[in-house]
Parts: sequence; C-alpha cells; structure tokens
Amino acid sequence: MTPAPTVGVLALQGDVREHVRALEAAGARAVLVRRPGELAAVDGLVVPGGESTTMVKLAVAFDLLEPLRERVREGMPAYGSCAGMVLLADRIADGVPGQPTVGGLDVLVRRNAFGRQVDSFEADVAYGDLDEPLHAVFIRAPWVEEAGPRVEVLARVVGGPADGRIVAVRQGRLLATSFHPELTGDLRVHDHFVRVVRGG
Ligand SMILES: NC(=O)CC[C@H](N)C(=O)O
Repeated sequence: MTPAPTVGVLALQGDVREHVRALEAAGARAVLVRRPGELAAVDGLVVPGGESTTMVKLAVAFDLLEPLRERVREGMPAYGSCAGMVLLADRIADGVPGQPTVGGLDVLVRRNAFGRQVDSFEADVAYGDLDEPLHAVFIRAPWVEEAGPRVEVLARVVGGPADGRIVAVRQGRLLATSFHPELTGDLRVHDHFVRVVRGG
C-alpha cells in the first residue's frame, strides 16, 4: 500500500477537528493549515464547514487567499463542505457584497439556500455511485444553482420544496458537498476524497 497522503484542513474557522478525525479514519495523515508554508506541504486540502464570510476574511488576513487560489489552479485536490463549498465556488449568490472566493469550481452557489424554516435539516441522498444513500446533515446550507459543463453532479435533494437541487459536485480534483459528512461518522465522502488525493 502506498504511504498515507498528507491532507490539510484549512484551520481558520469552522469544524476543523471533525474533518481531521474523518480524514485520519479514512487513511490520510491530517494536518492543520493556517500559513502559506503549511499549505505548500499538503497533497490535498479540506475546506471545512463554518461561516464562509468569516473564513474568507481570515484567509485574506493570514495571506492565504492568493496561495489557495494558486494551489487550486495548479491542480491541488480540494474538498469543501458547506461553507467550504462556498469558498471553492467561482460565483456566489447571496454572499456579502464583494465576498471573494478561492474558486476553481465552475458553479454558482447560493448561500443559505434552503430558507429559514428548513435552514437545518437531515435527509438521505444518493451520492455518486455509492450503493447506499448517505445520511446528510444540512446546516444553513448552500446549494449549487448552476453548474458548468465540466461539473459532475454527485448528489441532488429528492422530494420536498428543494427537490432536484444539486448538493454535491466534482470537477476534476475538486469536490464539494452542501452537507457535513464529517458530523455523521459515515466516512464514505472522506474515503472518496482521499482516493481523489491518491490520484483516483
Ligand atoms: N454549515 C455551514 O457551513 C454554513 C455555511 C454558511 N451559511 C455560509 O454561508 O458560510
């Protein structure tokens, strides 16, 4: 077996520890990333859930936004959950005016898309070619409102007012989910990402 890849978790804000745990359980060596030098040393990066507006402000303050953009442009595998999905999107709706992103995913992501009544909920979603659906936890979650031609849709909501909305995507080595697999103990999304980091 090839050695465990080193996967960073962007550790500026958000549910960093949960991703570290899930990555280690999925066979990666997880490290925290707060500085450009730490970013340069990872094979892949998780952008956690949290609050995208705060996270991006901190990324600017820590001189990380440009290095993040550069590594994503150069092909570093990255996985964003929830706020992380917002950060990896090329375009956002309902962001604060001028909210920059890291980008890389050719998508329009709507923040807090599921509205007030249902802004936190759980649902089973079919994901990619997994046999069994994932139990997905949505917390003030975004959805993907428009996806470019190179974006592969991995999961959609089934039923309810958000029926058909896109909640997981892949484009090359970039992966994003509206929901939080790091909170459920189900490792299949992190397994998938670690396979992408290994070149799968
Ligand atoms: N659970 C989350 O990550 C929420 C995301 C948050 N609503 C944002 O736009 O950043």
